[in-house]
Amino acid sequence: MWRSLLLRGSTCLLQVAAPRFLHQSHLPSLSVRLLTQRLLHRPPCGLDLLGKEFPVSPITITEIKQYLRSKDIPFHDGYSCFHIPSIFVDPSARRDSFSLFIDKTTGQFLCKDTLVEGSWEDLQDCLEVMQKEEQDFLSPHVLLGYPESLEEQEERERELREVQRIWSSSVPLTDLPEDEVQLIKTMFQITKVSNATLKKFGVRLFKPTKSLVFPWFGGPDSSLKGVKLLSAQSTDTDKVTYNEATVPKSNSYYNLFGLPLVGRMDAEVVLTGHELDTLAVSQATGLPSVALPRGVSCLPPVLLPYLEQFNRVTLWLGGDIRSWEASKIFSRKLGLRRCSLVRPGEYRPCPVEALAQGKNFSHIIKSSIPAAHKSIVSFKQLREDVYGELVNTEQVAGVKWVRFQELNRILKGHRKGELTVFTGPTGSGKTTFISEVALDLCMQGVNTLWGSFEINNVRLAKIMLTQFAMQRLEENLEQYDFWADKFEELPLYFMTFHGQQNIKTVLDTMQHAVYLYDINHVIIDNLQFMMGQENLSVDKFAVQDHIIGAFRKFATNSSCHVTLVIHPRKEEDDRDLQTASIFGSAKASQEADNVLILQEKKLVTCPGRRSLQVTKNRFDGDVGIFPLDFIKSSLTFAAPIKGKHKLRKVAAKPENGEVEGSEVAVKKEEVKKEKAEKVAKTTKTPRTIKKPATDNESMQK
Ligand SMILES: Nc1ncnc2c1ncn2[C@@H]1O[C@H](COP(=O)(O)OP(=O)(O)OP(=O)(O)O)[C@@H](O)[C@H]1O
Repeated sequence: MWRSLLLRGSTCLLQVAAPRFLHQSHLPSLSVRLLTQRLLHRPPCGLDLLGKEFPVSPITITEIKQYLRSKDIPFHDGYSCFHIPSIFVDPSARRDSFSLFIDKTTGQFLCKDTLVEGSWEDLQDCLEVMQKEEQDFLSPHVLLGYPESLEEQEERERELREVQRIWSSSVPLTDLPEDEVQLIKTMFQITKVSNATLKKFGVRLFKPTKSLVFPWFGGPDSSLKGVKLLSAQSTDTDKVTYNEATVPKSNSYYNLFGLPLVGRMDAEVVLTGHELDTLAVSQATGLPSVALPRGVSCLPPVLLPYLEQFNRVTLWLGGDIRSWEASKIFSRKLGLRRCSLVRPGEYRPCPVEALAQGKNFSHIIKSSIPAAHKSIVSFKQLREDVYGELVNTEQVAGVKWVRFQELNRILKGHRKGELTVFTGPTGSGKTTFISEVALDLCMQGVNTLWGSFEINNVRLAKIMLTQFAMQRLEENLEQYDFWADKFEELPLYFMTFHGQQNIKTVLDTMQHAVYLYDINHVIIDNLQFMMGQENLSVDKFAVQDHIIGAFRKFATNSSCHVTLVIHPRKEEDDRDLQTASIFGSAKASQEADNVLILQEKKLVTCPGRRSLQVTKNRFDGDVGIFPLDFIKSSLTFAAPIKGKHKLRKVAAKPENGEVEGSEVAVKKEEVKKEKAEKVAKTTKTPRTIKKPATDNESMQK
């Protein structure tokens, strides 16, 4: 089998925006593609094709080591990467003898001297060519870059001009009159951050929007690659909320803010989730500190080589549970043994707040907890975790849905590391419903990966875009670009599988996506597409149990929520589905943390009406059921509009014991209300009467 042309593993993933396999810190991007090799031996090939025909086989540490040894290449075994001498620099001119980094998980490489990068296969190609032609090094110019489309080129140039424009029209804070500086500091609640610190990090003010400007300097020439603009708004509670914007856009913004100030010999760093936190840490401790470009939402692996030099990394990502969870996840990527984590708490807020409150930074950093945990712990080690959960119950309950208040009421939120099993009768709207449920979370920053094996990604994305825009875009094509641009910003990825798949391939791809994109939620639609390739001489339900078990393990080990769509085992038209309708055995139902069933009652009066039933909720035990109306134009679900449908239901025959006494009372009340409304209309006093929600309003939910 010929090797993949693209980054291995990425072959099965597709992002909403065109995926970039290249490091963004150097524009224009270089990709290593050996022209000769590619043209002579390999047909051009698309992402989908690779994804389908060549299952992912992730590279292992042993394979990388064996290969390097077989080529007599010396290497250092680093934390997240192997370090080898750069093959793109003349050995006599090498500044650093081991400046090429190979990611241990993906095999992706980066030469810090030339900023050339590419996949593990690219590197192997380069080494083969060097050996064959008996060369000491290769010139980066023998490599071929991905050709940019005219549009991409224009976009890149436009962004560069924008970066320059913002930077040159902003002023160093220290050039402003002191009273103005104080005003700005008060606005951003950074009065304790000194002018010297702001100057050291090159922070400026963009006057037109009163935004702080954080520069991104990178590359061998330390040139300006981008900017982040931060604006502040104070709220009623005297708290300040920040809004940020980056150029280039956030999914191409790979700045470790503070990196240019790190010395080559520095062995310790404090990693923060925000530029202001890095200012605070640097000022209070004098330690090197860098901030992640997108806060706690992700740690892109392309940044790992820049953190390899540190023997000790203290992760102080913020003051809430989300930061704490992120620090545990990121420390796995960074190598547990060098990481220690600042646990958020009353005495340990985020660094900028700690500075404002005059906290003792060296004490906080010294008391950070080693990330490498032991298999056996005592309550002494757990007590702070337990306390943290007790005082932050809302955060512990997870991310709340904006569109599904009833789900919040029953499930309390969407939590990492859980397994949700979702079922419903064939064609009842499972995909449509779960798509909106996942979209809601994704819109709140939950990094989401879709594995849709039944319907293709274009159709799925169309459903999601319609739900996102809450309207039929076919009838408003002029709005397509507006919504598509916004949609593209979502942290949303799709696996390119279609049809029957091997469970191992799917799990490998999921693992890879968690590493690359810090995925928090994977949706698998549906499990039946993994059953086909398993040994069917074994009992079918045993296979199903095995697959559910594998996803369970993945969810726990990767701290990633998995939603698994399963077709019911048996369907009887006249009866609601139950947990037992899904599973092969009781063991499997134990694996799920949540079990959701989309119940379909065929009501003549409300044909699209469904009910969502939660039959299991491991987090706090609450179960329940609530009705949902389907809004066809936007493919969304909403709580039924009170009055309208319920009134109709009174007229309709009651379903098997469905009408409870209390509902009848509500209905009577509603009939009264409607009568009152009619009276009000005739007497022209509409303001005193509450108008019933219109369809449009209900769509806004
Ligand atoms: N509540 C509803 N009322 C009427 N039509 C619906 C409803 N929900 C979804 N639909 C429509 O029904 C069709 C099938 O929906 P969907 O694919 O989501 O069902 P499914 O349960 O996932 O199907 P399958 O069992 O084949 O996996 C779609 O055209 C969708 O727009």
